Amino acid sequence: MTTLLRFDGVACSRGGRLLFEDLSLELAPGDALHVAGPNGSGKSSLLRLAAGLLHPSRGTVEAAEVAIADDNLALDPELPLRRALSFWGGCVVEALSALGLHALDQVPVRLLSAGQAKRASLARVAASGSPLWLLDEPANGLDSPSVDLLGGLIAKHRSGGGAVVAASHLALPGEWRPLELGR
Ligand SMILES: Nc1ncnc2c1ncn2[C@@H]1O[C@H](COP(=O)(O)OP(=O)(O)OP(=O)(O)O)[C@@H](O)[C@H]1O
Repeated sequence: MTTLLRFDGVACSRGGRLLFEDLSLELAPGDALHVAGPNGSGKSSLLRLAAGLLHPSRGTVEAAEVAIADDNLALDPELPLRRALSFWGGCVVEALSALGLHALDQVPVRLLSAGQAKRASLARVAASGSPLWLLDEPANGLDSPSVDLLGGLIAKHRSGGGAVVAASHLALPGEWRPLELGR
């Protein structure tokens, strides 16, 4: 069995403050980890460690190819949505459809509503083909049908051998292994 993410004895410090330490975890294909905890406990930092955007102050992180959806939309605001997503490549049309965005594919990214922009960032991740998805507050701003779309998308990714780490204060659709930071 391939491991898609492994933290071994990881400590994370930011701005001189220790957020967490001795964190070990492993995600295999099909796994999903829901990271919860108070504001500032290090949920987004954990995602950045997994993405290789941040280095642990102790321990080791090993990860498969990742795609991350966080505060940074990473789509050109001036381009129509489909073209903006195409910059990153992958199965753009399928991802637009999976997130109910096909009717908006010619709308400039800057005109999307908050919930539509959240779905666009999820479409970028879905199109990527990366086995490990890192999702920061993926359900924030989504209406109930969009949460259902998110649940279906994640279930399909997991059944296809992918894994997901999501940081969220909200309940997430489907079955997740919980990890509580800040305790
Ligand atoms: N670039 C940075 N430099 C220094 N400290 C930072 C930086 N980014 C974040 N921090 C600090 O790291 C701590 C953890 O931040 P992080 O965003 O990981 O928390 P979080 O659990 O995701 O919070 P929230 O629930 O508010 O989203 C916070 O105290 C924050 O101020």
